[in-house]
Amino acid sequence: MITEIGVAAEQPYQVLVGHGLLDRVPPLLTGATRVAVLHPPALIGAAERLGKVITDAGCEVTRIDVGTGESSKTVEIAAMCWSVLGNAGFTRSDVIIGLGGGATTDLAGFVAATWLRGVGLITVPTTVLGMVDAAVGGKTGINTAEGKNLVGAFWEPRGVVCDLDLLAGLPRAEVISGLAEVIKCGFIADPVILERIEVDPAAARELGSPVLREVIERSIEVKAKVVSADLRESTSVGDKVGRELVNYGHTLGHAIERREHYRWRHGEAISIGMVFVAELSCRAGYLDAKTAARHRAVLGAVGLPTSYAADAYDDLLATMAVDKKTRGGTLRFVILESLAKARILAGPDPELLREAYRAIAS
Ligand SMILES: NC(=O)c1ccc[n+]([C@@H]2O[C@H](COP(=O)([O-])OP(=O)(O)OC[C@H]3O[C@@H](n4cnc5c(N)ncnc54)[C@H](O)[C@@H]3O)[C@@H](O)[C@H]2O)c1
Ligand SMILES: O=C(O)C(=O)C[C@@H](O)[C@H](O)[C@H](O)COP(=O)(O)O
Ligand SMILES: [Zn+2]
Repeated sequence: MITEIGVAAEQPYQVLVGHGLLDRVPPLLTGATRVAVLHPPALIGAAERLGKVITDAGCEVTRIDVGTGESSKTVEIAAMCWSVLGNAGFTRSDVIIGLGGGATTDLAGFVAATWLRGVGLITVPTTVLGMVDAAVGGKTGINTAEGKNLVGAFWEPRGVVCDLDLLAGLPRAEVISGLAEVIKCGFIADPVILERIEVDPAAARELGSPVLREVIERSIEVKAKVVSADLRESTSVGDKVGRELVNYGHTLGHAIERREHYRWRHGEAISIGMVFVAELSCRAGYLDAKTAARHRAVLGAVGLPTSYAADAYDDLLATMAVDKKTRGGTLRFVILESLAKARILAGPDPELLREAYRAIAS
């Protein structure tokens, strides 16, 4: 069974979810002569299989090994890709495919957005996190020394192909990391996700389980709806929240990733960021204590971290100042008023922030 979820932003496209979907890639290559497949070394086998499907469809394939994880989201790796594309004669009708986790699809999207000022992009996510979040929605980017995703562009894919067979071999810790973004979707928009995970957290971590497939699809629905309404993250006004909704937990989360030199998994950092912002929502008088506690419980139940070093606060606060939601000197957080009801909290009292941090400090 193939599930199709539509994204209706500037260039409508489909997210496909199912098994054995690599042959759904060639129909998305209309007009292309050359195709570059960017992938991490761990996915060489899948990249070769995809390459053959594309060659059989009549295109010339260039595989580019972009390295592993966050180390690929750098200007040096992007420049290496530009150089390969230039030498291979990539033109405006050619296509770039990101095959891998979120780090790979973020980089591939950025290379597609910048090469010749924009060429076709297809994302083929191979992690839970990539399927539910990174590969969908056209946010592309790389990191700089100053922080996470500080350089990038909005560049929509022609299609997103989530072949569940590609998850085979994904380490357990990566599945758990992806569940952080899944649980995020539960709190911000679809509480059924939380219920499914709370009933059987072990099943949610199990590759191939119906529960995991259901929460993956529900999360994609959430992301698709949010980005369809606000592709360019430009509709938040006052306390009203647009695409920034899916940034829930990321203000502190990204600061933790930077402090850990990007050696932590994204979902692990975002898990702590969500517990922090739930505590902030509560202390600011918006969220009830029970829903804040539910964050710690459900994230902990799947094996995600929920606390962080007590002495790190000042350092994290300095990094949060360059978060993309910050305006001038005013920090802005996506907070919850209740389940599936979010708002922006701008310029919270510094003491409130510190108190919320104390509640997660270990
Ligand atoms: N653009 C967005 O909207 C968006 C959304 C969420 C996250 N992100 C970004 O995504 C990144 C995190 O993505 P991620 O968690 O997928 O991490 P990742 O891309 O670093 O992949 C995690 C690890 O798993 C390996 N891997 C990937 N697929 C595999 C498979 N099928 N089998 C075995 N190993 C495999 C990778 O090589 C890597 O070592 C972060 O950079 C984050 O900022 C972007
Ligand atoms: O798609 C979005 O918008 C998100 O914020 C999704 C996040 O899960 C994702 O980690 C994103 O890369 C963060 O974006 P940033 O703008 O805070 O760098
Ligand atoms: Zn994220």
